[in-house]
Amino acid sequence: MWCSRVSLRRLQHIAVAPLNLFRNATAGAVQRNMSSMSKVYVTRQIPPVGLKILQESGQVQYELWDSDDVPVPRKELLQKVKGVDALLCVLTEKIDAELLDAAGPNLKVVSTMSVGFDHLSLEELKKRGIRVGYTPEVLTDAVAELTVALLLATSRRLIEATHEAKTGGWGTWRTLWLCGHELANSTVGIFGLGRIGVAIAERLAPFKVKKFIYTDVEPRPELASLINAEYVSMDELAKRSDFLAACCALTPETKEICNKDLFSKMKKTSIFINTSRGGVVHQEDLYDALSTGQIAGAGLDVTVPEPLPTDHPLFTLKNCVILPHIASASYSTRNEMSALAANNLLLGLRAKPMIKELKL
Ligand SMILES: O=C(O)[C@H](O)CO
Repeated sequence: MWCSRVSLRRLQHIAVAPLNLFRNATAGAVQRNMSSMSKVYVTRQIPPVGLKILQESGQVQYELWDSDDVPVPRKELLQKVKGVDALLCVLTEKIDAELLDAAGPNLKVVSTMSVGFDHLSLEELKKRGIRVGYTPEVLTDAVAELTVALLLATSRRLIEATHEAKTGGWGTWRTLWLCGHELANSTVGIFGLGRIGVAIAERLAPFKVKKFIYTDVEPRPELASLINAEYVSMDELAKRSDFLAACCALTPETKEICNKDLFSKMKKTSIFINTSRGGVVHQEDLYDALSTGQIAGAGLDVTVPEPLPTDHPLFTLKNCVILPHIASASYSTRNEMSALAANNLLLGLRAKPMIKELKL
């Protein structure tokens, strides 16, 4: 476990060790060794396994934003990145022209502990010849599992049901009370078919789903054949899906693509699920679709902004289940993401191919 108070305290100790050694070193040899090391800034407490990899590499000295509760303030980040050779970040940091300018010409590698990369200005990184590592695949199982959990919680109204049970709403057994929609005999639509979409479909298939359909910029026959999914247009996806899961990356093309136009074509009994990025949804349109009964329910693990303010209208809807961006939050997955981000960074600094590198 890496998130207990005890282990966090230990983590803080481990995390600052290299810099303290650097600052306190009196022996010339140590000074020389440390000064030949690459400088790395880590923008968040990450699971210790990643920090250990950095530490034991003997290749880098790193400084860490020593908190898990708040992201590093932008001003501090712009200061801290000055002169670094590499940056290990998470999805809360915007890596844009301003930040890259602040970092300066030493910056060779940005390694993000995420599969999503919409927080990175890829054009700016490419222009400067900076290599980018990310963490796909290691989180596929965790994200797919959470998506299924969210889908079921939404379609079978689990959150409403526990609330009713706890607060006295549970009267006699009633014939239509808290009825939801079931997966058996349903059509599941996947918007953006990649590894995660396939993994979701594989987990849903045993629930006796009748048909998987998907849309994407183009057909993906190899992936589709794994789940026997049919390629359809966006329109058809909206019209035919009983459950529609957004699994696409957030790009300029997908920004707010799940909007009034899409929701208005969906069935009144359909359930919309988003575990990709909040930005792919037009939230006001979603609110309207949910509050007017245009669609039956929505399960969101991602929103704009994050955190979603507690007085946001979506929180007032019983048919909207909102989670705080936890799709990849299993201990094993977050540890693997941390290790992969650290290894990508070290390989990048050695000018070797990273384990998972974005092609810019
Ligand atoms: O992009 C990612 O990695 C997820 O959204 C968080 O793990």
